[in-house]
Amino acid sequence: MPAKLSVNLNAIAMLRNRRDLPWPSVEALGRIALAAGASGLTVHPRPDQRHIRFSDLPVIRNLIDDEFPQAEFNIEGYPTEEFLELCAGAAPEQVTLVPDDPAQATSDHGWDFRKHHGFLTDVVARLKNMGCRVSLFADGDGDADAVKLAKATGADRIELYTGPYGGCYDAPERATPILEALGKTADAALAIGLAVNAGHDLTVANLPALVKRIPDLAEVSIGHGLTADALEYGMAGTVRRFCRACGQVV
Ligand SMILES: CC(=O)[C@@H](O)[C@H](O)COP(=O)(O)O
Ligand SMILES: NCC(=O)COP(=O)(O)O
Repeated sequence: MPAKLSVNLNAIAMLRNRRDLPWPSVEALGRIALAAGASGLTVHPRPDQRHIRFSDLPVIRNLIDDEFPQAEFNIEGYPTEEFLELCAGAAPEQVTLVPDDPAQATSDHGWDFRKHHGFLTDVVARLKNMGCRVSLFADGDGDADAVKLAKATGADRIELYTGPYGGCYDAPERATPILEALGKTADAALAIGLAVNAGHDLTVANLPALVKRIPDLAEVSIGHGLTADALEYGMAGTVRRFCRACGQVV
């Protein structure tokens, strides 16, 4: 089965937060994404709410429940008590635990499964008691022992951190060994019954090789590159709408 696409709304929320105005609306863009065929919506709320606001969560939950009941809500983040309360309130189908620091600009590494094994085991159990599938953000470095430790936490999936792969956009030859390490990590996970997601800096250009190397990839979550594409490919039509609003005949 092809990988499912979960659209990450963080970039839309960040653009909205530039002004005290309600657009671009994460609800409206989420609706467009799901109506166009996305399987779910992802958000990564951070403690300072610089992207997704905590108040966005019930709005997205209701959008899915009311209009797209087949879709999934995926909430990502570092599991503070505040984050776990947000998950309890929004009842996401999937929670992806990410080891990021509040000061980090964006996620840039997976969990150290040796160091944080006890902590993760406890948090995974709490989330599974809430009825959520749990995925753990993981480096795609081919470390099969780390993957076994991830499985031992009770998690259902790992999400491969694909930032280094996405960073090869201008030097495709550098992507080959990185892709192979991601593939080896996925093989190790799938062999022990851990499903595999992937995300970070995925694009239309780099996705085909990834899904070819990992044909059983369950889901990709994509925000930054997808939002950039939406702007680039939607810009011409939008400029025409504004020209018409100016009274021009276009
Ligand atoms: C875990 C991950 O890679 C994404 O959630 C990423 O952190 C998106 O968040 P930002 O777009 O806010 O950086
Ligand atoms: N889970 C990863 C994710 O949502 C990726 O976000 P982005 O790097 O595509 O913005």
